[in-house]
Amino acid sequence: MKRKAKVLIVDDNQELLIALKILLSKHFSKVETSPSPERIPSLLSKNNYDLFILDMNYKAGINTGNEGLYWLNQVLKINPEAIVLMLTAYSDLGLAVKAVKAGATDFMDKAWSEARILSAVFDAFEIVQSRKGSVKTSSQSHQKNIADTPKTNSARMQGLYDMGSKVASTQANVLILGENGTGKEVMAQWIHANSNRKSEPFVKVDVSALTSTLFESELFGHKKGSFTDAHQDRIGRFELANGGTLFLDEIGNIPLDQQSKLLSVLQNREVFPVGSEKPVPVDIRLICATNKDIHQMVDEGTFREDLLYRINTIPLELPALRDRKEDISLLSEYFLEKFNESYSKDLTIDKSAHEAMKSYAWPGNIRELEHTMEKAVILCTSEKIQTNDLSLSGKSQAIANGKSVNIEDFNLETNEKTLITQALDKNEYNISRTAKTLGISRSTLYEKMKKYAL
Ligand SMILES: Nc1ncnc2c1ncn2[C@@H]1O[C@H](COP(=O)(O)OP(=O)(O)OP(=O)(O)O)[C@@H](O)[C@H]1O
Repeated sequence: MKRKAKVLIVDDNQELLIALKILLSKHFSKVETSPSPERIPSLLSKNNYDLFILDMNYKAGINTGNEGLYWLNQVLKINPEAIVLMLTAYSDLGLAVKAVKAGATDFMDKAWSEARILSAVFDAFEIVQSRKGSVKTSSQSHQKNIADTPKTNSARMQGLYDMGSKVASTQANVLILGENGTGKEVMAQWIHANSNRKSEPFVKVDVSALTSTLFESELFGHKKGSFTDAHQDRIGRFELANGGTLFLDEIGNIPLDQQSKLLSVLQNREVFPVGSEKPVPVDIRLICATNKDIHQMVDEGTFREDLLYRINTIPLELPALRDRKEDISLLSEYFLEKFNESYSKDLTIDKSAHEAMKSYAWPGNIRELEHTMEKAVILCTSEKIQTNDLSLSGKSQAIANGKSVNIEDFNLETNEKTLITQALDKNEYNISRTAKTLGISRSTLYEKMKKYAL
């Protein structure tokens, strides 16, 4: 189902404009484009847009980004609450940060893959929804009823759902642990949907994606004029989640100085927007998630014990998919139904394909299973999905502990490209997380992505 939102894309590159329109029209009810920013004021006077995507540079040969910042400012002048995503090029990272400080919600690199662009736009759409008071995230939208307990054949999962439903009605902070793609966010949404805060916003923040300069402004908000580019007041995510649930994803990835800032807010239940001395009280239910061994991090001194103590009232540890094999067929049938509907097909899964899925290690967990099923539904030419359609053999066959991969080709460059592609996939094209997974810096990752045209 398409998300109900009106999107305006402004870019002088016609090809990009068309490509973005085609991509976003599949997911949003109304997508309009304009090749010239000069039309922005008149378009805004006639339409209520939910989301804006603005280019940083308009005149050929001029790449200062000033036009982009100028037009961002114009949009925010007309609608200070506008959700604006800026389109940048590889070299424009500094400029992108400037735009976010000036009030843009986020930025997207023109070289990004479709999946990554969509992920950024969906995140921005969540903010639109939360401001409207009803957050429906991308993952919620394809669940029939998020408040229903998901079906499971796994006793371990059933135990977690039982625990989750007891916790939902309380104010207790919850920490969800588990590998990437095990369903931590889905669990957080489910707890919210079963709580008495369900009609208030559910706001998700990927804290690992915030640079140290953006951390406070993004979470606590800022006052106009508090730093050079703060042209407007900005509401932080804590305030946005007021009355509802704040979901802090990747909590294990934030540096110690940010951990201290977070701890102080959680202790005092109030935030100070950057540039303001007036505290803003916040009433939130906090759910945090991480794929890290957070207890080991405490032992190693990289995660504050007092912060863990505060966020960890109820810990829920989600098993890897390979440790809940009972659910592999159930979930694959669920995804089959979903993608049969999306692609107007009526496929079934062959018994041997079910068996192959049960013996595969699923290093990317439920997310990998979901992508595998989508690909199979698209590519399958017969009535039944066979093992071959799943292309499991071509993937790195992680063994049971999920740590070792089979390598047949020892060419360094080929493998580097494959590893980066897989890491990007696993981290849903989140640059900070992918760089951390690979053990390299963000800039090195950008260089390598450029080199391999990823
Ligand atoms: N019980 C479930 N039923 C159907 N789909 C699910 C279920 N759990 C997870 N998924 C799907 O699997 C994908 C990954 O789930 P989710 O984003 O919640 O995982 P995660 O652990 O938060 O991942 P990450 O650590 O990478 O952020 C999503 O597309 C989600 O919709």
